[in-house]
Amino acid sequence: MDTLVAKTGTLLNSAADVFDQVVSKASQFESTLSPAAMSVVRGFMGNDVLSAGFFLMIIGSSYTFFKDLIVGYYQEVQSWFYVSIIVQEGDQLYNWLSDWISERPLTNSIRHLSAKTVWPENDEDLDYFDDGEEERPKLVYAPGSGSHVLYHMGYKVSVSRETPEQDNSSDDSDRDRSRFLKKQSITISTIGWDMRLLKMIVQDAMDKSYKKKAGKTTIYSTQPFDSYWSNTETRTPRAFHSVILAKGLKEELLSDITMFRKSARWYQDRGIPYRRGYLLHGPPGTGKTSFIVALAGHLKMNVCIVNLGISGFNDKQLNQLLNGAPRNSILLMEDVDAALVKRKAGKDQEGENNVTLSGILNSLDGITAQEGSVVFMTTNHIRKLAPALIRPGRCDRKLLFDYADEHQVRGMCLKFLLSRSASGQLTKDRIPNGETSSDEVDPEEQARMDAYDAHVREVAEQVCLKITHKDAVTTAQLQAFFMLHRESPDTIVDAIPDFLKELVREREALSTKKRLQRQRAQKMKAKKEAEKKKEKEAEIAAGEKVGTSEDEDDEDEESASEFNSDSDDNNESEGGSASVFGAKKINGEANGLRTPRQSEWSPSSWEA
Ligand SMILES: Nc1ncnc2c1ncn2[C@@H]1O[C@H](COP(=O)(O)OP(=O)(O)OP(=O)(O)O)[C@@H](O)[C@H]1O
Repeated sequence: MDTLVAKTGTLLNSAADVFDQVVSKASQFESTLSPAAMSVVRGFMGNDVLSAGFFLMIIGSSYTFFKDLIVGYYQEVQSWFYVSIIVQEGDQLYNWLSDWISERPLTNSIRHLSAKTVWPENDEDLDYFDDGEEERPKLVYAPGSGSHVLYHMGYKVSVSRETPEQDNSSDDSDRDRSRFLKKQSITISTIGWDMRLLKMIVQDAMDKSYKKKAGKTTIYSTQPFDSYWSNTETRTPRAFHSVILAKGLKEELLSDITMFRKSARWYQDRGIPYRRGYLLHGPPGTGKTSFIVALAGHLKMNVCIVNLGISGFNDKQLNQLLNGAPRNSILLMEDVDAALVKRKAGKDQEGENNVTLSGILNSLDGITAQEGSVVFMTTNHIRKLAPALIRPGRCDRKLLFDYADEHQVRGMCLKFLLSRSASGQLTKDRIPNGETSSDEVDPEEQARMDAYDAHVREVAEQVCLKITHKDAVTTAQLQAFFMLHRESPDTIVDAIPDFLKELVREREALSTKKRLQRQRAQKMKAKKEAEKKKEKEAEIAAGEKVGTSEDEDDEDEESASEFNSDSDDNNESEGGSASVFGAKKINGEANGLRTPRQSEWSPSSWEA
């Protein structure tokens, strides 16, 4: 009440002050006016229309003033009778509370809903597909924007979801930027002065979320212009055995990370920043992302994925993202090369919508929020990466995820054809009638399946003879092939020649496309250079001062490096040998396999 009285007093005092000042200023003003100006003012006062307009203006202003005053008072008075908690987007609590609200029964008073689709949890290894009707998502409704009433433990709780006004700017980047600046918020409030109910709700939302996450992998991602992890997906961990890498590679990486996670003290004692960086490089579809997600599930960690190939991130946002990653997370920066290529292309936007190399380096060096950070970077073009990015300290291990070797061909074949997956579980489509569990299989059926598996193993050996490392087949391509023939192991071996021919055709088409692009780029470059040369000659002829601007220098440098990066691609196989470090040992010598030749590994075969 004291606040109200004080506020009214202040307002009336200031109104009186303003009035006094207006009167004194008016008389001063009158004395300073020339007779001619005074006659204009008098004319204005004598004009009925103008006077009426002036009067209406005063009325309008007074109305607005008193309306604001009353609304202010009303809100002040209202706030005495309820308590509230506000949660902003960007904090994990926002998502927890959103989920909590969407799980409450909706009351009839809620007339504005938001709807979203949610896919049901699939407890099986996602690599195995179910036949039958196409699966549909669940529809989940929640109170939409505005204020709504819900009930919790018999108490009435008001939920208000504030969505910042949309920016209708025609400029995409402005719109996105405004999204970045304005965050959504949820306010929960209840009548009374006791905060306990609201705190219980918040606690309940958090507990429920942790319960849901238990034993699952949470994947955090973000949207351009967001500097926080705005999307969360909780899913059954991908089985570690379902990712098939070159012999020993998976185990080696696992033991490296496990060792790192136990070595906090060791790092501390030696004054080394407690973080570990990995670079996984190689052709697309060799299992880089799948491995990281499966590893996170295996280690009971979360994954935070940021794709640097998408424009809309600047250095500041990247820094905030990496430092704001939830605890116990693997940070995954995908397509690090793409960010740097974009930087070259959009030089004038550098630092606004794109991350810069120095921005990435600073972000990596500055990850201080989490002790024991595990950072993975993936790329299809290691040679395009700046040495500073992949030096030890930022990137401690560089591992090549190469085309499938014998171990992987066999593994992928068995994974899709055996009646038992590597975990020993019967795959659904091999279980008689698709209903019985492995415990209930009768001995006759068991014997039939054992015979079937023995046959599949023989087929896998024949497949290994026909698809070799030099065929440059990725594990993703193998997955597609084996999935197609999973019901008919007998036809697989005969289908291999056509499969390989098709891959060669695809590769040739891609490399032709790439060659044409390169030729076009070279022609453009030659044309530009010829134009520049002509201009310079004209300047010299005109006797003008000839100088190369800083910008031009930069441009030359950029186009040269762009050109180099193309030629780098062609040499990537050699680069692989320099950078593979432990992985090459695993992929090559240790396996008894030879290191891939340049032509086998040539990125021109996979680059689009
Ligand atoms: N080594 C592998 N073991 C099992 N599955 C794999 C493997 N490699 C690829 N796959 C399958 O192929 C698909 C694509 O794999 P993934 O996205 O992990 O490849 P990637 O190397 O990360 O590709 P990119 O470089 O394009 O990001 C997934 O469905 C995955 O299950």
